[in-house]
Amino acid sequence: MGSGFPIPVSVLTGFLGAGKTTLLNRLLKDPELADTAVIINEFGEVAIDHLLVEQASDGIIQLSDGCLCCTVRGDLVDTLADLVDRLQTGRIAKLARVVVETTGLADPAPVLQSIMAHPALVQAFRLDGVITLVDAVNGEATLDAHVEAVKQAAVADRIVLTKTDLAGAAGIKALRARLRQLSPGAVVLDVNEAGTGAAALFNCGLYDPQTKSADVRRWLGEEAAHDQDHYHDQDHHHDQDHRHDHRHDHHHHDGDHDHGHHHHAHRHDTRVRSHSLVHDGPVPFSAIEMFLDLLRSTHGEKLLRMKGVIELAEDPSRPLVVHGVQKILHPPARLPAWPDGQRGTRLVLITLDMPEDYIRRLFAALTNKPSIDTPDRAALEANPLAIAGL
Ligand SMILES: Nc1nc2c(ncn2[C@@H]2O[C@H](COP(=O)(O)OP(=O)(O)OP(=O)(O)O)[C@@H](O)[C@H]2O)c(=O)[nH]1
Repeated sequence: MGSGFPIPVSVLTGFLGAGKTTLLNRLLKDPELADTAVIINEFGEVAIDHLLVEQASDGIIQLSDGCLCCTVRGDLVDTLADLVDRLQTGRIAKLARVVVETTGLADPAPVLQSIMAHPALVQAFRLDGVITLVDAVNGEATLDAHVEAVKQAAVADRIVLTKTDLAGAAGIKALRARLRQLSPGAVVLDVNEAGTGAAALFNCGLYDPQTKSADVRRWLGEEAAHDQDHYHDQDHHHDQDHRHDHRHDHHHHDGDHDHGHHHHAHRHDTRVRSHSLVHDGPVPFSAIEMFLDLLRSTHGEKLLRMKGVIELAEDPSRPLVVHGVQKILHPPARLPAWPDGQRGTRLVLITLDMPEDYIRRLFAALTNKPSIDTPDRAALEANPLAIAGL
């Protein structure tokens, strides 16, 4: 695969009517988005979104109607494979970036997975980031009613508030606070303020040559994740619930749906948590591999997003960057040096209904800090089922 690969792919998502097409139209006029292919999917009988996107060129690829995350999932893969073919045979001169606009109802994780799990595509493309639009007027109600909207926000690298011109300041403030909790690592922007151009929305990846100096803490959302679960080796024997705000009082409920009456108690986002795992000192690759394998195989569908920087025992001066969506792990990348000078293993997991105790015990065991009643790494390697919760 020649130079120019892997090509960054950004996923633009947001609930129905959130303003995806409007933003895309504006972005396509930005010179930074030259040589960008936009893949738009449609839900409904008549494909109209491509008519609304004003730039009529080869860059716009229309998928047949249907939901990208399910019925047309194969088509996304075909479309991306076709782009590579066109590039390699010279039918496209240059392809700097791909933007996939999902339908408003899509759960973005399968879309991301279809790119990241494909053996050939993963060589040609890399996930740059997820941009999620949230309507400032309807956002709260949408998050209450639709778990897809919660997932869209939880996996975001950038959240763009739209229709802030129509919403009150107090409502916007409350929505921002909620989004920050759902997605501690995401940068929240306002579409009606300056600074929502292509430069702010793209190049979210840590291993893009231009952004290698990016702040790792910000990329991991680590500071914000401190507000939630933060497991620093074993220093966390105090009561977990102390560190959570009032919403988490309800998070053990088992209802999948908002039943309307006890509105607050059944918010979908009470089920979404972010966990920050920190270990000082190098970790052997086999331990990290086992941690990620066990997490993904046992609770993959509950693991919405995972990002991390790892200090490997085998090569501590070059951080290993890991990046995953549900069961899919992007091929790990190595950075030439520690971007912020601070070594150590830092992982951030965003989960939906995942048992927190399991994560904490597994991480402690594999970083060789087993707690009482928890096996150590050797025992776990001999018997991965040794930790309850599998
Ligand atoms: N006032 C206001 N209207 C907006 C803003 N952003 C989008 N809209 C309007 O909201 C409506 C829906 O916008 P679209 O861009 O079509 O939304 P979408 O997310 O692509 O919609 P779907 O494709 O149905 O999911 C349009 O009438 C837009 O003009 C905004 O920031 N302010």
